[in-house]
Amino acid sequence: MKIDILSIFPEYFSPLDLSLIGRARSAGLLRVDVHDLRRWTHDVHRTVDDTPYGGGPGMVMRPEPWGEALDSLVSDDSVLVVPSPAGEPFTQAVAGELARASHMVFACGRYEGIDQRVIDHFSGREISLGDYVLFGGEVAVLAIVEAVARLIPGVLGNADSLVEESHTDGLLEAPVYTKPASWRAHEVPEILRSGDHGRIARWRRDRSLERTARRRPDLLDPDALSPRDLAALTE
Ligand SMILES: Nc1nc2cc(Br)ccc2s1
Repeated sequence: MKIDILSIFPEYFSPLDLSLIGRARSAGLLRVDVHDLRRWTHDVHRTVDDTPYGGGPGMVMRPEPWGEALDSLVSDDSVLVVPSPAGEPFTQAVAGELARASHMVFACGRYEGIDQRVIDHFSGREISLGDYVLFGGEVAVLAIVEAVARLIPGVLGNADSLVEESHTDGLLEAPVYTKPASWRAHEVPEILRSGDHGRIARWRRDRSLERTARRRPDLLDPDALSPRDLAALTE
C-alpha cells in the first residue's frame, strides 16, 4: 500500500518511522511519503489560510494549494481521507475497508478546516476519531494509519493477534494476564492456567461479553449472539 500525507506540519509524522510501521516500510509492505502543503504555495509568505466567508472566528485553509497538491497526488485508484470532527465514525470495520485500498491520501486540516470545495472536488472521505476537536488532522492520521497498517498482511508478525482483539468480532477483548501468577496478592484467574483450551476460550468469550455489556452496550447485537452468549449475559 502507498500512503501520501499532506500537512503543514510534516514533522508530526516522524513516529511512522518507528516500530512495526518502520519495519513494514523497510520490508516494502508499506510506502509512506509526507508532503509539506506549503510546497504548493507561490507567495513569499507561503500562505495556506484566509478569513472565512460568512464571517466567524478563525481562518479556513485556502483551496488553491490543496487543489495543486492533490492534483499531483490523487489518481482514480486513490482514497482521499480527510480527518474531521464532522466526519463518519472511524471503526475497525472502516480500518479494514481502507486496508484494502492500494493508495491512500490523507489531507490534514488545520485552523477551522479545509475549504469544503476541495473535499467535494476530490470526493474526500471525512472521517472522525471521536466527538472531540483537535488542533488539526495530524494526530487523527497517525491513529488511522496505525489501525490500517496493522491489518495489511505481513505487517503484524503474528496475524493471530488480529483474531481476538477488541472490535474484530464486534466485542471488546477479554482481559489479558502474564507471569507472575501472583502479583501484589492479585492472582491470575485459575482457568487460564488450567491448560483446558476449550474452557479458556469460553471463559474469554464470557469476559468479553460482560465487558462489552458493561462498557459498550451499543456494540451488542443480540441477534448476532448465540443462546450460550445470551445466557452468559444474564448470569
Ligand atoms: N477530531 C478532530 N479534530 C480536528 C480538527 C481539525 Br482543525 C482537523 C481535523 C480534525 S479531526
